[in-house]
Amino acid sequence: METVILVVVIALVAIAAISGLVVGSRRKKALPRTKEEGTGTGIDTGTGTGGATGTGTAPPTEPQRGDEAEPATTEEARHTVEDVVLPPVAPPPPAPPLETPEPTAGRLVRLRARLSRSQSALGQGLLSLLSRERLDEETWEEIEDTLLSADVGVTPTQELVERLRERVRVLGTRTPEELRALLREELLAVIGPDLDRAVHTEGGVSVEGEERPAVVLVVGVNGTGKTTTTGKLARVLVADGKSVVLGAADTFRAAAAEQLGTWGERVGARTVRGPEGGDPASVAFDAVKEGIAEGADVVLVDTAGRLHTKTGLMDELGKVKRVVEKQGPVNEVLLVLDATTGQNGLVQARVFSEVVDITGIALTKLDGTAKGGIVIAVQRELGVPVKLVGLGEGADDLAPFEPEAFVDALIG
Ligand SMILES: Nc1nc2c(ncn2[C@@H]2O[C@H](COP(=O)(O)OP(=O)(O)OP(=O)(O)O)[C@@H](O)[C@H]2O)c(=O)[nH]1
Repeated sequence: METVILVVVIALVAIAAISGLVVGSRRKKALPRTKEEGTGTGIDTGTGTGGATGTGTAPPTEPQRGDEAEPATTEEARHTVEDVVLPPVAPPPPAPPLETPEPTAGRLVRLRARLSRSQSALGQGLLSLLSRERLDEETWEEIEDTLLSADVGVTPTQELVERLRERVRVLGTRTPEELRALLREELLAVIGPDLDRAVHTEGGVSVEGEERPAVVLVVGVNGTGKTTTTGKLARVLVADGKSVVLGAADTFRAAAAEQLGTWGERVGARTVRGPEGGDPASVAFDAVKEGIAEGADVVLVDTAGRLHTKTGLMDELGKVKRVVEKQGPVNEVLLVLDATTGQNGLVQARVFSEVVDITGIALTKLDGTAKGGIVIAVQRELGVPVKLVGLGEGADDLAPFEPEAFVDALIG
């Protein structure tokens, strides 16, 4: 009997334990289910806020400690690829309209007012000194100082003063008109009215016998205005009816390629670029190749602006030229110099001329200096002519250098 009672007790305890476990687990499962009922999909209506009662109208309850987290996504909420409607792809922005650069003839005359700082310091200063009643030794010294401080350079200054002294002596009495004419003639003579100032843009035939464009290398120190001048020169050439390809061989400064690309786009010239830090010689080579393929008239290659003290980098400039020459000669090597840097510009000119044969000078920022005499000094230093002058930051502020217009602007 005792055994029977014991078995019954054990059976009752076991039933009680099992039913307790089942109720507990049901309670736990009930929480998420209640929330799910309240939220529905949570997407379709946007009104079901997840009330605990499941009516969809009760305010949301704060989750309590111990609550189980809701599953992140219910089956119903999941979207399929077919469900997702993609917004229409925006069309690319229209290419900016091509610009028509100003004609190049007479640009220097148009821009002569920009030389006003040089004018008062050099031309007007000399005229007023020469107009003095007595031209004594002291006055001649002042004339010499005026020329030197306008960066004309020592030797050209001495020559100029010598010539002026001689002619004033022969002339005897001088009227202001005579003096002006005399000064104009002598300044012109020292600038060299007969030098070949054309930027050479006549193509030829490549080593494979194909028509090839003229190649112009643009070299110079950082910040002189090299990239800007390359872009402006593209406009000069386009204005003169030439087709142009640009080579962004300044691979050291990513922004330089961007900058050049923008200049090119404005006049419809393609820009060949390379990877940042890539080999400048290979970009230059590709640009010439592209120029040949396109049948372009001119390829302008903008090179990296290197500090001339870094021998290795300067050697690289020599390499750019040699690599380009595999496809034919380089027609022009333009050295860009900043007119405001004076003697420093002359030092740069000397170093660059040792690495590549400079054939022309582009003198920038003449609008920002009282030292117009740098035109004379730099020509003497290199024995090559100034071919272009920069007279402002505007797109068409690069002018072919015309000695007569320049001297007229100087002496007013
Ligand atoms: N006032 C004036 N500013 C100029 C002239 N030419 C260029 N500049 C300005 O000079 C600055 C430097 O020009 P960049 O073309 O970037 O110089 P860069 O030599 O290519 O320099 P890197 O690309 O660093 O080698 C720019 O702000 C130009 O607008 C000019 O004739 N007159």
